[in-house]
Amino acid sequence: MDIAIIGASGYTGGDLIRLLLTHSDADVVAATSRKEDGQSIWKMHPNLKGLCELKFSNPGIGDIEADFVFLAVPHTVAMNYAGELKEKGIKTVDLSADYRLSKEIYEKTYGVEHKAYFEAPYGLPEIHREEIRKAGFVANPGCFPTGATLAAAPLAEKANTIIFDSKTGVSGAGANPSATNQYSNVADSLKAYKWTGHRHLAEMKQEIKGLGSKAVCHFTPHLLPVNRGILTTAHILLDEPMTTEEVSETYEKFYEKEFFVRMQDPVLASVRGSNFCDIAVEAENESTRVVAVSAIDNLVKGASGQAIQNMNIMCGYKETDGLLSAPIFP
Ligand SMILES: NC(=O)C1=CN([C@@H]2O[C@H](COP(=O)(O)OP(=O)(O)OC[C@H]3O[C@@H](n4cnc5c(N)ncnc54)[C@H](OP(=O)(O)O)[C@@H]3O)[C@@H](O)[C@H]2O)C=CC1
Ligand SMILES: CC(=O)N[C@@H](CCC(=O)OP(=O)(O)O)C(=O)O
Repeated sequence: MDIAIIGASGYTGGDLIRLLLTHSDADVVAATSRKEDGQSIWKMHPNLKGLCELKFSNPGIGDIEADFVFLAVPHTVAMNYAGELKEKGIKTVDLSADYRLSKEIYEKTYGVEHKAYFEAPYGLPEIHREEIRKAGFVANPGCFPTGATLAAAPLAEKANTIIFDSKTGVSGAGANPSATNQYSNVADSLKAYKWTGHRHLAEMKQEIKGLGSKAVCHFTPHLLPVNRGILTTAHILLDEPMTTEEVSETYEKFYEKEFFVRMQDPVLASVRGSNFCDIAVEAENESTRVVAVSAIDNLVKGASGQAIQNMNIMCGYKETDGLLSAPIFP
């Protein structure tokens, strides 16, 4: 199957190419970039030198010939491509935020008009696998909402309040130089940002509500001086207290068939480079608080790996195809 990656010079584009090298039937035939048109892939992704001979190109949307497309461009840009890809019947996963929310909530959250809106399944396979299977276009979830939703989903129906506290690696801000990813602003430090108003809260609310929950959700992200990874601590306030044993059993059962969710001590170093989400849970004594912690690699389960997982489901491949490289530890 021929694959085109639109926006391949960025971090998620690079990880799509890296992961697809091990896919049994996916050949990346086009990797687009405006700035790097004509340059070898390894100029932007030096880890791929010797492994991928492709050069960046900059075709018009009408000239893209592929069986499957990944949109790895910023939000508000993806919507310029989505309509035509859908019309042409080219299966697509959009890594941006453009199709994750309802039109009304998207426009309110992002403060822009959506020029090409249509509904698309939310590409979190552990929750929406059957909708994804039937879809031609899937909206890949945000990195924070992936770790947060997976951490809280098994208890969502029993919760009245969920507070998500996440620590993210710097690659979440993309490859373009900015104040967020400048070394001297990040190294040897830790800071909270967008304390109450991060745009990903809208996705968390949508997904938790979709699980039949009445819980009020809150979210604060923190910027951690590491390249990859998101550790999310979910403080889940229940209507009735549960023991750690009961909570653990609930999670084990909820995820028993999910290869990419592992119940073990969540540590960024044990998921790095992989599509795994590691989760552990503990109930507080004499309280209704349960603490669920998840760890993902923001560029893999939080973006490119999950996008390939969705492609595999949409196209009938084994869900793990291209996603079985073990995490890099330590
Ligand atoms: N980084 C992360 O952890 C995650 C990112 N995402 C989302 O995935 C998408 C890609 O993210 P990431 O790879 O980090 O971003 P980068 O900033 O690293 O890369 C963005 C890519 O989009 C291209 N691009 C930018 N503007 C335009 C434009 N106007 N027209 C065409 N191409 C454009 C750039 O190419 P060039 O400038 O060379 O043309 C580049 O290849 C974004 O929507 C992001 O929000 C989702 C989950 C996690
Ligand atoms: C460190 C950092 O800046 N992280 C980004 C993560 C955004 C992201 O990648 O999510 P989308 O897919 O919705 O764009 C942020 O907090 O906005």
